Amino acid sequence: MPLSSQSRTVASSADLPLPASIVATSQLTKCYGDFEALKQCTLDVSEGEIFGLLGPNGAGKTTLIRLLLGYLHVTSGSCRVAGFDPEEDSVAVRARVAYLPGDARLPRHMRGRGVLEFFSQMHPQGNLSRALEVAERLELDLSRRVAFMSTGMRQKLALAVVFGPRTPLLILDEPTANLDPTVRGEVLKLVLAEREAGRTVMFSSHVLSEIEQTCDRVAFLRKGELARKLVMEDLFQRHRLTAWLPDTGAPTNDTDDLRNEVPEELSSRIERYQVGPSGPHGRNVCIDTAGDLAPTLGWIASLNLEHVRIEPLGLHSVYESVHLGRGDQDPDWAHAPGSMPATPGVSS
Ligand SMILES: Nc1ncnc2c1ncn2[C@@H]1O[C@H](COP(=O)(O)OP(=O)(O)OP(=O)(O)O)[C@@H](O)[C@H]1O
Repeated sequence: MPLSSQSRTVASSADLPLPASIVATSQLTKCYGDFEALKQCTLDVSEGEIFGLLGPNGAGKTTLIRLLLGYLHVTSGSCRVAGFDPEEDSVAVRARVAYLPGDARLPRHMRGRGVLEFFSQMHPQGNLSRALEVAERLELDLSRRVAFMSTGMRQKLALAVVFGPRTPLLILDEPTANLDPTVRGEVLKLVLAEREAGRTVMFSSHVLSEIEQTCDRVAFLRKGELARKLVMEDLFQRHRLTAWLPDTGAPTNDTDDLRNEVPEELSSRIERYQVGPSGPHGRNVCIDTAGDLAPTLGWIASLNLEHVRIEPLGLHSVYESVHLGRGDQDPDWAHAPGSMPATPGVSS
């Protein structure tokens, strides 16, 4: 179960007023020379949500984050953070944002505690006792000089710096990089606690399970383009069934798309129904479902499948489809296409 579901009841969106956007970009574009690192990116992050940024190396995640903080000059388009233009009102934006860069650099000559004191005084919303609390929770030895800390210890210190100020927005660029699994879990709990306290968190990560466990919504970037937006609640309602269809004695080398054979009342719930070529055990079957599984089970039982396996269609399959360039058609999520699994039980 996702960590987020353990700690929060998700209300029906129809019951709630639409939350205001704390981050909004419109056609945001950044060129380095003649290279377009971010292309016409339009997205919004609502107050109080955890928003994930995903994408392969060089996709433009850090560029987007640095534009939001006013560290980079916008080439075209616009962005607003807490209602402010980051380039024109960079001081106002930075007072409202705590930012963990992917390559956080801390003063090497200082001891851990000194670093926390320094940054608590620097930030208008600095809070030393909170920073010390986070450092203790991450079991960081604050008596050590930064120069003599390991990479993971420096990352913990940077996290304590960032979780100190009570800003409305936290932007974390790969917050769990270089951390061991136990500490990663603690950091995810800290992120979830921020949302519980009403703050908004935007973070990038290459670890899909972390995004699945924490985020409310996700944006996928690929080659500078916003390739897909995804509501995690929708993802958790999607499943993939794989199975064998016993050989009917009619060998085939083709994969058949049998969506037309899905009963009409289930057509909105079955997104894919494919039967692969004949193999030693028969033909392999792949069915992707959306929404509650219960209404589809009777029909699935009627197909006389063998070795049936049903698994949640995780973020990994969506990530792969976007990565392979199949996410362009409908950036506002809907489908999670994947390739036909080679064998039942192996999802793409
Ligand atoms: N200062 C710069 N000058 C020229 N090109 C740059 C500069 N900064 C980034 N780029 C390029 O812009 C693209 C996007 O880089 P960015 O750092 O935003 O990617 P990213 O998604 O954060 O990648 P990663 O996951 O590896 O951190 C890359 O091709 C990168 O080489």
